[in-house]
Amino acid sequence: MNITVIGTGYVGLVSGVCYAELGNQVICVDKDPGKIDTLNAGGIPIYEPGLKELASANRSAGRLSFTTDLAEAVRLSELIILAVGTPPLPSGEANLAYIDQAALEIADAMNGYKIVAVKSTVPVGTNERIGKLIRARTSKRFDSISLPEFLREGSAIEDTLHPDRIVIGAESPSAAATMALLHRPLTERIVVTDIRSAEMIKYASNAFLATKISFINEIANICEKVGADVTQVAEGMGYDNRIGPSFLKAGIGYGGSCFPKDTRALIQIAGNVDYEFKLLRSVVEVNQDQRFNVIRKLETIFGGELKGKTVAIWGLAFKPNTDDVRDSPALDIIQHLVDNDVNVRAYDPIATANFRTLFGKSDVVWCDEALDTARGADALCLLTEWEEFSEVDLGRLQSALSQPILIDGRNVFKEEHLLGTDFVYYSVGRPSLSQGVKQQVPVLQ
Ligand SMILES: NC(=O)c1ccc[n+]([C@@H]2O[C@H](COP(=O)([O-])OP(=O)(O)OC[C@H]3O[C@@H](n4cnc5c(N)ncnc54)[C@H](O)[C@@H]3O)[C@@H](O)[C@H]2O)c1
Ligand SMILES: O=c1ccn([C@@H]2O[C@H](COP(=O)(O)OP(=O)(O)O[C@H]3O[C@H](CO)[C@@H](O)[C@H](O)[C@H]3O)[C@@H](O)[C@H]2O)c(=O)[nH]1
Repeated sequence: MNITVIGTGYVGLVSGVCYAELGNQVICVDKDPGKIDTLNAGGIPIYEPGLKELASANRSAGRLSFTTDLAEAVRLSELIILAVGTPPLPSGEANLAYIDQAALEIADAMNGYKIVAVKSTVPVGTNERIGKLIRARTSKRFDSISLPEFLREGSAIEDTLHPDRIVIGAESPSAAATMALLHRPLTERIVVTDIRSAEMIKYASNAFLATKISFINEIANICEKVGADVTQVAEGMGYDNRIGPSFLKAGIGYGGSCFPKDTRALIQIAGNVDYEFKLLRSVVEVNQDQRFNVIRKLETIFGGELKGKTVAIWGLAFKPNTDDVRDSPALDIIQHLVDNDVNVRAYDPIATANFRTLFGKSDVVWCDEALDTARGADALCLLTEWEEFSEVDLGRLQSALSQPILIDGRNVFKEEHLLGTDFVYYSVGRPSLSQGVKQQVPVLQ
């Protein structure tokens, strides 16, 4: 099939490359000439494991190309997939300006029947609106498809080539059948719904996963007070098939370009039809507060006064295996430290450049290496569970720090790692780990 994908962010690029991998002829379009130049030079503007190799193989095979010429790409394709951004407006609502613009450009380029599929996460009713926009500008026939995307950054290729399900929202049975055929090599589990339900499935899925995270984070906070271990609690809960083990990792809360944006957008979608989504409001509130547990733990250790201390930060990306820092909890944590005159030394294996751009000018010392970051610091806070952090020699880490204080925001370390060290170790929702590790919170007797 000849496919145009509009937008070369995570979704556009990964899905474009994967459709090409399935043997389709794919043109990826972006209005940003810098991105297209990078892609045409064999580079990849984002960090995503395996993407560069897969893109390069499909380009060499002649199945994948990159251009800024949306009109020409649309003319050559039967299926047009929108994968442009839908960032939040100050109200929390999704900004549909990129979607609208792309829809108008598609309309102006139409030269025959097309399927117009929307992979971007868009509020219920958006596909219908796009349809109206296009119809107002062209008499050429087309069918609208809602094609929500469920990939995760860091495992995007695996998620795309082996999805749990494909959701196709359609009015036209023949367009739905074409889309089912396209995705059949990926999975047998293809759910065909009406368009509005497909749009809602995306928001509901993200909101539910975010709810699981805030739920386990609150359980963790209670575990800290009652002396239970949230990792054991999550394991015990997760074996129940009705609950499942995933998304029960307590930590510093969810970040990234999707959960924070999509939970707020769904609250707005509900609000627009006079429904107050109380549960989701709490999920967002719990998540926003959870990141500050790191600060509260530092304050407990230093008797409330952080001014003048030096704090090392490990991890700036919102999760490992990505250089994406959008809505990363590290942004708020570091901002709070800087605002309180704490000297911050920060390191991330690959996300530092993006973080610096988003964070702006500040006195943070950006480091190139994990152990060096800890040198002379009064405490170390681990904010992203990059594998290299779990492999660090804790003896050398202890020597590098001026005080052996470790706040593990992602529960990376286990009891056996810490035995024989002098670390004052605070994690999330776990009581004292061993005699070698100093007590993090009083355990009720
Ligand atoms: N990032 C994820 O992991 C993920 C996963 C599932 C769904 N989504 C959703 O997919 C959508 C895209 O997310 P993303 O993170 O890939 O976006 P992004 O913001 O990283 O990239 C969007 C790209 O679209 C391009 N663009 C915008 N308007 C254009 C136009 N008219 N013509 C050509 N190019 C145009 C921009 O230049 C940009 O490169 C969002 O709605 C998001 O919520 C994202
Ligand atoms: O048990 C968990 C799982 C995740 N997280 C955090 O949740 C955030 C999001 O993680 P993840 O879902 O793995 O990454 P994303 O790439 O943001 O993917 C989510 O958002 C995408 C965009 O909508 C969807 O396509 C995916 O299905 C959905 O998982 C990160 O900050 C994680 O640290 C936790 O704190 N605990």
